[in-house]
Amino acid sequence: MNAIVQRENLITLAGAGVRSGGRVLVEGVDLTIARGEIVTLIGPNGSGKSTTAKMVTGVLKPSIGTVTRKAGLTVGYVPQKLSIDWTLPLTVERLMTLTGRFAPAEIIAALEAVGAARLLKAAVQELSGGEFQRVLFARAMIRKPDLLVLDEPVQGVDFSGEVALYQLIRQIRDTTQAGILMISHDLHVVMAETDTVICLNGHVCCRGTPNAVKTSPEYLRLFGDRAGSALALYEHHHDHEHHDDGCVVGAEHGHEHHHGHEGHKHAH
Ligand SMILES: Nc1ncnc2c1ncn2[C@@H]1O[C@H](COP(=O)(O)OP(=O)(O)OP(=O)(O)O)[C@@H](O)[C@H]1O
Repeated sequence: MNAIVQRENLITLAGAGVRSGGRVLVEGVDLTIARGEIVTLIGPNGSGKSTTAKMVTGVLKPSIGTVTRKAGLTVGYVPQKLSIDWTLPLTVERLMTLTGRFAPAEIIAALEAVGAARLLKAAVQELSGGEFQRVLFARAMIRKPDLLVLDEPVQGVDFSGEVALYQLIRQIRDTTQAGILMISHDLHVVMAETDTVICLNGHVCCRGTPNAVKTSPEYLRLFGDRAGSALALYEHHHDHEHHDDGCVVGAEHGHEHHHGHEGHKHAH
C-alpha cells in the first residue's frame, strides 16, 4: 500500500509556441500538469504567460509543438478581468448562474468551499478584491473541473489577503485534487503554495521547485533587485523556517505541509 502512485497527467505541452502576425509570442514551452499539482508561470509583462495559459485552456492552438490533453479534460478558468457591465446591479447569486444552471444548494456549496457563503446576496460591485476573487474561484469550481487555470489570482488584493488566497488555492487543490495552473508576475508569496515554477521570458528561462528557481541565475537576471525584495518580504513575514521543499522545519508530523493561519505571523 506504500507504493508511490504516479499521479495522472492532465495536460502536456511539448515544445509548444504561438506565432502571430509574423511574431513569436512564446516558444519552446514544455510543461506537464498532473492531478493535484500546482504549477505557476512567472515572468515579466509580455513574457508569454497568458499565451501559454491560453494554449492550456485550448483558446489558442499552438503553431509550433504540441498540446496533449487527457481525454475528456474539463478546464475551469478564472480570468484576469471579467467583462461585466458594472453599471447594472448584479448579486453574487446571479453571477454564479450567468454561465450555467445550478441548483441553489450547489451554488451555496461552491461558495462555502471558498469561505464566501455569506456573500450569496451581496452586490458584486461592492465586494472587496479578495472577496471577488473567491467568488470567481467558486464560479470556476462549481463545474468540478479537472484543471483550474488562474490568471493573476491575487490582483487588487493586499498582502494578507494574498496569503489567504494562496492558502485557499492550496486547499482547493487538496480537497478536489484538481490540477492548478497559476499565472503570477513574480515569485513573491506564490512560492509557498506551488509545486513547480516555470519562469518565462518568451521561452522557458528556468523551472523547478520555488526554492530552486529563486536562486537560479536566470531568475535573478530576469527580476534583478525585485527578486531579492520579494524574497525578503516572503521570509520576513514568516515565524518559522521551511525545508527546501517548502515544508515547515520541525513540524510535528515531519514533512507535513503547514500553512494554516495559526502557523503564520503576517503583518497587516
Ligand atoms: N492576440 C495577439 N496578437 C499579437 N500579439 C499578441 C497577442 N496577444 C499577446 N500578444 C503579444 O504576445 C506577447 C506575450 O503576451 P502575453 O499576454 O502572453 O504576456 P504575459 O506574460 O501574459 O504579459 P502580462 O504580464 O502583461 O499579462 C506580448 O508581446 C504581447 O504583446
